[in-house]
Amino acid sequence: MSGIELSKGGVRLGETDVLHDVTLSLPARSVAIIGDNGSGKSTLARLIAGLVPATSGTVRVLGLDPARQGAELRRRVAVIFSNPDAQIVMPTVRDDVAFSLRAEKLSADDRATRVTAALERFGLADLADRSCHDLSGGQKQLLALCGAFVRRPELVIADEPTAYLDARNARLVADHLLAGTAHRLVLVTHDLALARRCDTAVLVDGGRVAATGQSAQTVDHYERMLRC
Ligand SMILES: Nc1ncnc2c1ncn2[C@@H]1O[C@H](COP(=O)(O)OP(=O)(O)OP(=O)(O)O)[C@@H](O)[C@H]1O
Repeated sequence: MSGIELSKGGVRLGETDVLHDVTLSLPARSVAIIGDNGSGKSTLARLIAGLVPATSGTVRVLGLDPARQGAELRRRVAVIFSNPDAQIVMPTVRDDVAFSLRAEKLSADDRATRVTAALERFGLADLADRSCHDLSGGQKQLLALCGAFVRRPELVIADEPTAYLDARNARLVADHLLAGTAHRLVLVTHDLALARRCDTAVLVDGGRVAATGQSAQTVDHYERMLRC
């Protein structure tokens, strides 16, 4: 399973050069992206997810070129955002998780088995027949994770997935994202304790990579910058 490679990657949105000259080699299983508001973290995550195109340089994710192999990349990657409401599409919890499997060639029985196992894994089995809109914010984010993981993605890209959660739910969501070895993780976060739990961190500053390496050292670097 190859990782994430960017060489002189740049992104221009409208009239703004949002990312400049991003060169990164990220073989680690879990990667935190940290930095100030507006520094370009979400844009970097979206570039890796194939949701925004590179306007310069090259990008390879799981060995794929997002510009030419976007459909294959989207099949192998799941993206989670901070606002789970934006990710709910079906009326009930079970149907919403099943919707994530719509593109998979599965028998009805296999589909139901996958959905039930995922609901159990994310502690949602007792809520399976509830309306999604009756869930709490934490339960909705667990539903978004459940919908992502039921597809068995090779890479999960999560953009501030704990932003609106209380400490208990934030911990639960983080534990799910960091657990296991079956998927890689790219995690945009302002929670520096959470960033330290990743193998590697990338510090973005003004649309450029200011530091990258082991998460502890990179977070220390950022904390020194914050004190200046
Ligand atoms: N569609 C767009 N058109 C023009 N500029 C944009 C667009 N999207 C983002 N930007 C700008 O790009 C810069 C980086 O935005 P981005 O959302 O990547 O930052 P971020 O580090 O994720 O910020 P935050 O921590 O506040 O979420 C910001 O200055 C933002 O205003």
